[in-house]
Amino acid sequence: MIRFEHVTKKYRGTNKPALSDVDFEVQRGEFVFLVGASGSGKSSCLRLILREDTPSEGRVVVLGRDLHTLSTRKVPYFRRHIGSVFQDFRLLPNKTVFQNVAFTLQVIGSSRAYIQQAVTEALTLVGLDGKQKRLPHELSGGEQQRVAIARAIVNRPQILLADEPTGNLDPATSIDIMQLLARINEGGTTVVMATHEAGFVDQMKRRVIELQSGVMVRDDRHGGYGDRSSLPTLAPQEEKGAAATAALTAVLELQREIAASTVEGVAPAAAAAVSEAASDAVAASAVAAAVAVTPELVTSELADRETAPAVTREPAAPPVTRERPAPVKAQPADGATAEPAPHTRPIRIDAPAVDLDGLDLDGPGVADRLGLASDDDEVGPTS
Ligand SMILES: Nc1ncnc2c1ncn2[C@@H]1O[C@H](COP(=O)(O)OP(=O)(O)OP(=O)(O)O)[C@@H](O)[C@H]1O
Repeated sequence: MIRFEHVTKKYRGTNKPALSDVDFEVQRGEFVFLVGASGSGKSSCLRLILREDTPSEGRVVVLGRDLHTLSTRKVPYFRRHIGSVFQDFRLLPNKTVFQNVAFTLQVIGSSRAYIQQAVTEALTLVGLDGKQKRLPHELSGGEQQRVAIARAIVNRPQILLADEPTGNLDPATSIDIMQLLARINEGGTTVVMATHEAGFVDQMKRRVIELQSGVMVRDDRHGGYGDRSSLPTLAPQEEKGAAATAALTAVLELQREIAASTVEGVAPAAAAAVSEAASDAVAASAVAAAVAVTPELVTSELADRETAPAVTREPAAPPVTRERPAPVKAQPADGATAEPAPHTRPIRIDAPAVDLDGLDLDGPGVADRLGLASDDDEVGPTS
């Protein structure tokens, strides 16, 4: 799904490469931590995956596509399959929670009915029911990050990149966010997360790729953070996010598209949204990570015969390897009766991949605190 082949990245005007001969492969459905000291090259890796940059040497292959040969014109289509979350949230300050999440779908020309349902479901997934009309400044940091995550996943990307997503949050809120990312991963999304949060890395026992001065020094399938001597300790905290965590049991699958609403080019609403956002520097950075314009990601161009899913022209198609129940018909939103009803499929979470039980912590086990201990829930659509 993601392959770095002897990647070296040297930024212009620098002597020392930010990445040196980095070589690894991430399979579909993995949760991978990228760890390392500040300046070790974590963000550079994520930027290469997102094709914000290209390697100086070597190849980066994502979803079966050699990103070096991906034309600039096709980059936005490619990025539709990758959601991004950042430390600083990058929300549009003058747009409501709903509008922030809807923005991506507007830009790709989704129908109103689809946007209404997909955004509602994404916000339910991240535990923000009832806060759709809030502006970002009316939310806590953790809530803002949840909005950013909802925005990143609303188009159901195959890969979620998270660059220090808990960097601005207190430990308890960070746990909520980690729990959310773990659940998204359990739904089949490949997650690559750059972090300094040694506590999470140690507890979650996921794959760890460690960089030191641009060199990959470790690739541990069930690793911990490694040398933590220079890091602040993550002490067990009083749980603050139980309510939000409980809300997350309503795990819903986000629709990808409805075929009838598929348009070529930017929809009028999207054009207006882009225009408005263009005047806003924050909008520019928010948009950059999110979207493409038309659904023309062609199968032959993206199909990695070994690791990638078949990617169809129809953005409505879910990743083929995810096990899903049959679609359930949903009613269009008010005022959108002319548009076909979007299809909603429940996510099946039947294999908790995070084994956090048995940790030597006071109080409830971390798996319980994260809501990951039980073999829970297959939840249907909200509407
Ligand atoms: N655009 C750029 N131009 C020049 N040098 C850069 C650029 N971006 C990053 N670097 C350098 O590349 C190296 C790796 O940076 P990178 O941001 O990837 O590290 P990082 O591990 O993500 O750090 P942090 O944890 O602080 O975010 C650093 O030495 C940095 O100064």
